Amino acid sequence: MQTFGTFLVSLVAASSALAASIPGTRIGTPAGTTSQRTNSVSIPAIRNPNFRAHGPLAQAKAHRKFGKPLPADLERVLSKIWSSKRDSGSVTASPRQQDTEYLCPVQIGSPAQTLPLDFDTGSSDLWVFSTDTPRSEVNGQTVYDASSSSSAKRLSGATWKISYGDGSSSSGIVYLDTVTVGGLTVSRQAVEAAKQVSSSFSRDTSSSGLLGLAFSSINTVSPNQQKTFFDNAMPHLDAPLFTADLKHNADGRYNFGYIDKSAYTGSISYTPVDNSQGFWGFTATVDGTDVTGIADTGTTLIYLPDSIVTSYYSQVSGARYDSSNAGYIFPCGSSMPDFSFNVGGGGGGGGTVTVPGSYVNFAPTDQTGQTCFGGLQSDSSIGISIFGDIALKAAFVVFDGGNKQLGWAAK
Ligand SMILES: O=C(c1ccc(-c2ccco2)nc1O)N(Cc1ccccn1)C1CC1
Repeated sequence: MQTFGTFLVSLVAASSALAASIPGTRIGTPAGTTSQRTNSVSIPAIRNPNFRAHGPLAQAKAHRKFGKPLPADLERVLSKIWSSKRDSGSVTASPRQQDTEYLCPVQIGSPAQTLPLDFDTGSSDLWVFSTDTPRSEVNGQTVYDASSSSSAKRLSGATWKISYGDGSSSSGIVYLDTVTVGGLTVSRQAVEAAKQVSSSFSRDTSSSGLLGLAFSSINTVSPNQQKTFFDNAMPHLDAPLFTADLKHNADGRYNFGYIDKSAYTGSISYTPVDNSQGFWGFTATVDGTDVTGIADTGTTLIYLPDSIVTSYYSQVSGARYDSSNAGYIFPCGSSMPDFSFNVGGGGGGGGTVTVPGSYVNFAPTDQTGQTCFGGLQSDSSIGISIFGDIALKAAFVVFDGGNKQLGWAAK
């Protein structure tokens, strides 16, 4: 963190260094220059084209020059200049195929190439379909072409490979390039170009890749692990956080660096994050039972322990576990109970997130529309509880990387 004193010193040093770099400007007596009068020289005084006039800074410089303390109001003005960072970003998250995934436009390279990416708080690789992806695996997706970006630099020798819990996978090579999300720019961001994608990615024609927002500790680039977009941006943000405001069948929004007070109701309940597995891990309480899981925008459904799931569906007549669908199904006409969980329970009672029953009626199992598949399923085959989009779209969620906490609010 630069103190004001060092700032002034660096300002003076810079201006003299700068003067030295402007052609025709010299510091000190130029060697070998003589004139008619003995021992006199003429020095050009070049205006510094990069100097930005700034009243308070000029005031401070004068006070410093004569060793005078800065008046309180001047101190306040200057500390504000130096304490407030200036970056933030805001991007629309558009739902695809009945909220199965949410895609956000991301600018990569110079000139900018805009790709729709799936923002995934459950993984930490920014990977894209690219001109390196076999034509047979590209099915209408917009691809990244590093060769037409003047700011792209191949990260020599680097490779990546990731496999997701749903059985999908991708792998490839790495470039560093400029990436902008909602007006927030990171230069030299690792952009992982796919040389192979599995069939479920090839079939998903609307998504050009993923932008990982979990912790950089699980980024798969080798031999030198790379940072996520958020990790690279965090030091420049007004606040070290991003928020997810996903919606049912409507555009939502990711904001970086600030909390939009108009986006939620009531107060935000915070709970500590356990990032030991690289995820946004937290503990919620469901019907008095503590559940430790992760907040994962990249997973569509909610996956919780059997006991909670069976208890929920016991309220719905005709609901049952169906092995051919590998999940709980029920008559589509059922009116589903709301599903609530408490966050930040502690002494203050924390806050309750209520997932409307209509969100749990996720989708028909077939064209007949007779039976429907539940948005709440068992985590027994996964090994980790996941609060996916069905839960996240019922709340305004603060992913606070600076304080390693998750904030949940109603909306
Ligand atoms: O898909 C993943 C997932 C994401 C990232 C990684 C990974 C490996 C190496 C770096 O990241 N591995 C995953 O498996 N889900 C969600 C999920 C959904 C369904 C079943 C299992 N899991 C991780 C967040 C929990």
